[in-house]
Amino acid sequence: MALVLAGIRFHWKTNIRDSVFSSSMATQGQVITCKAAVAYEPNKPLVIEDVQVAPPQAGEVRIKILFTALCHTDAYTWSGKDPEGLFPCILGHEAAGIVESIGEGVTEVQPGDHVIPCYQAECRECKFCKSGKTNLCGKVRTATGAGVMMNDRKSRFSVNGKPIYHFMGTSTFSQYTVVHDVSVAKIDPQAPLDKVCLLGCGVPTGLGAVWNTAKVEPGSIVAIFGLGTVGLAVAEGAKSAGASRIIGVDIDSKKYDIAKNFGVTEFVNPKDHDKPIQQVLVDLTDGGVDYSFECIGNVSVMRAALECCHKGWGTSVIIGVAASGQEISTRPFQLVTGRVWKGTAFGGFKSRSQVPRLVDKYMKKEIKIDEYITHNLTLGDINKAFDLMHEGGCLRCVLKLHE
Ligand SMILES: NC(=O)c1ccc[n+]([C@@H]2O[C@H](COP(=O)([O-])OP(=O)(O)OC[C@H]3O[C@@H](n4cnc5c(N)ncnc54)[C@H](O)[C@@H]3O)[C@@H](O)[C@H]2O)c1
Ligand SMILES: N[C@@H](CCC(=O)N[C@@H](CSCO)C(=O)NCC(=O)O)C(=O)O
Ligand SMILES: [Zn+2]
Ligand SMILES: [Zn+2]
Repeated sequence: MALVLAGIRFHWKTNIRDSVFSSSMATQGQVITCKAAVAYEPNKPLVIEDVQVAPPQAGEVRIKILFTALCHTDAYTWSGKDPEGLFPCILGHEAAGIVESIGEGVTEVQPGDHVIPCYQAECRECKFCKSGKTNLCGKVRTATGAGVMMNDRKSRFSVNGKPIYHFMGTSTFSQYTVVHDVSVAKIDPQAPLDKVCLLGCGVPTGLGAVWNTAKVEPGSIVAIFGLGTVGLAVAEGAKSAGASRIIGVDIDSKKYDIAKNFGVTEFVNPKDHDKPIQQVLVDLTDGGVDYSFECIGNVSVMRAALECCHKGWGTSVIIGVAASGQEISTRPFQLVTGRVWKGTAFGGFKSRSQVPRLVDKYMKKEIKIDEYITHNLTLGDINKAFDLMHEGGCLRCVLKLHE
């Protein structure tokens, strides 16, 4: 039940909402000082700082981030290999939280709403959004790539007066962040935020690569290169699409045990073979796979993933993010003879419209999330969490941001 008073909506049932709501009344319009992990330089440990977070301006939303996971793209930018990487910055883009306050003109969310910040915006008005051909949105992309907010091309974060860049329009390694309203998905307030934070990136990317980008049909043979969170979500998507064989390829043989739980039916370790891995797969599948997915970010593997596809129709989808300066290559004959090379961002999902539906699917137990979470730590442990990412046993580590 809800009561609207002076444009403010009160919900009786949601206690968390009420408590965040009343504390947000005290902070609205004020600078908030809170803890955040600041990346000052590539590869140097993140520093937990008291950061000042300015109030949201027109078209902006300030969010209290409750939980954030780490994605390999955070590590990629931190490593200095991202051509868009700017320092000092606050990384993080796979999170969930509660709206603390909104700027002028924001109509689709209110303080107290449970939300997932989306690095891929959806304005519903730009050429991209209206094309019906892509989930990419052009409205705020130049600002998010430059680490600033669109309104005044400035950052809302600072430490002792010195600006700190935003990252991917989300910067979720902070107890509070400011994002564009076109980058906020409002979700079911009953959904557990410590789980659905994963719907900010890795899991939708893998599922959507299969459902939206490749459009895998029942009976297809699928190869997945790299069995981290993204590759396992591809496996989950391929299983639900009715693939007949799902071949996992990874240089870490320990991945097979976990991958079986996500639908992988066969495992190949390139290290066990003298032949190029594309030839191994072509031999295993009577001429090649129907669909392959590169979930690593390695340009040699991208080539192998294309070349293991069946002549005439095989489609390969690039998901992995490769370092600055890296380029892909193959013989054009591979494409002339019918193979298709594609890529996907956020699995082709339109973020604001479709993330809430993915949350609903999770609530109905139609998609997994819990199974990808191997570790839980706090913001203060963030450097340890990055170390864990480079160990084979970690899929996703979720950080709690508030005590
Ligand atoms: N396009 C997008 O929208 C999008 C979204 C999320 C993540 N990503 C990218 O997807 C990639 C995968 O992310 P993740 O979180 O699953 O990473 P991850 O590091 O957890 O998984 C990578 C897997 O690849 C395996 N691997 C490494 N080198 C290999 C090789 N040469 N051959 C076979 N296997 C190999 C590793 O053992 C590991 O299991 C990253 O590059 C990430 O930046 C892209
Ligand atoms: N700044 C990077 C871009 C890296 C990249 O490709 N990002 C993916 C998301 S990775 C999420 O973990 C993406 O969706 N890109 C589309 C976009 O950024 O608009 C680089 O330049 O290499
Ligand atoms: Zn990511
Ligand atoms: Zn748009």
